[in-house]
Amino acid sequence: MIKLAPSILAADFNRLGEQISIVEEAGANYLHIDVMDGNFVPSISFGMPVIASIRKKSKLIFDVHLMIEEPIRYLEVFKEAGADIITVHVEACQDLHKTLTQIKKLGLKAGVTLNPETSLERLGHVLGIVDMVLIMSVKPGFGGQSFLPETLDKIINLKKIAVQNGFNFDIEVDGGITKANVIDVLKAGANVIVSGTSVFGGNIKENVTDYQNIFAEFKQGIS
Ligand SMILES: O=C(CO)[C@@H](O)[C@H](O)COP(=O)(O)O
Repeated sequence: MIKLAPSILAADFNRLGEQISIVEEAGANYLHIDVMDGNFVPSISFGMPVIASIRKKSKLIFDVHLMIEEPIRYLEVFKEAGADIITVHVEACQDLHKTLTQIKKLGLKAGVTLNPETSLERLGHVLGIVDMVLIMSVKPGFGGQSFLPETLDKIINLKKIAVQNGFNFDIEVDGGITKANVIDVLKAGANVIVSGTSVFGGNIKENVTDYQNIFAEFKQGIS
């Protein structure tokens, strides 16, 4: 199944609860939640209290992308706040295998991600244990950037590795995705689409519906 994960980084924080209800009712599958520490990435977003607060309001799967150094220190508190999936950066973990194992021991889905300039080879030793691989299609830290086209080859290569080895992790892609370029991302092999600006900018309900229609047409084309 192809899933849409609206990124709340692009939401209007003054109306956050209301906008989450709109994406949920319109048929979004996940809620993508970007946590930034001002250290691993230059910006600071929000943390556990915000997640705990929106958890009370939403039944969506909370897909928490930790752009923080040594996330192993915070896994339990993000679980308590309401995370369902926790994704960590290969560049931010001293012991990536241990960090991912710890996420799974907590009963959560474990995701791993890498910056656009980082090679897939860095993930070789963990691809057999993860539930999701997140391919960053912009430099992490800010919403509203343009999609990096060289990312498409990375998705294609990752999909090949998955098929050749019988891995069944999800392939999520995040950054600069629009209704115009999402088909290329799907064709490359992604099945979880993160979008901030192109969901929360303009008519949110219509944007979610448009994405779900594009996904349905794409699936019809390949079935
Ligand atoms: O993690 C990030 C940025 O670091 C992304 O989740 C962005 O928030 C995606 O936003 P758009 O590029 O769709 O505006």
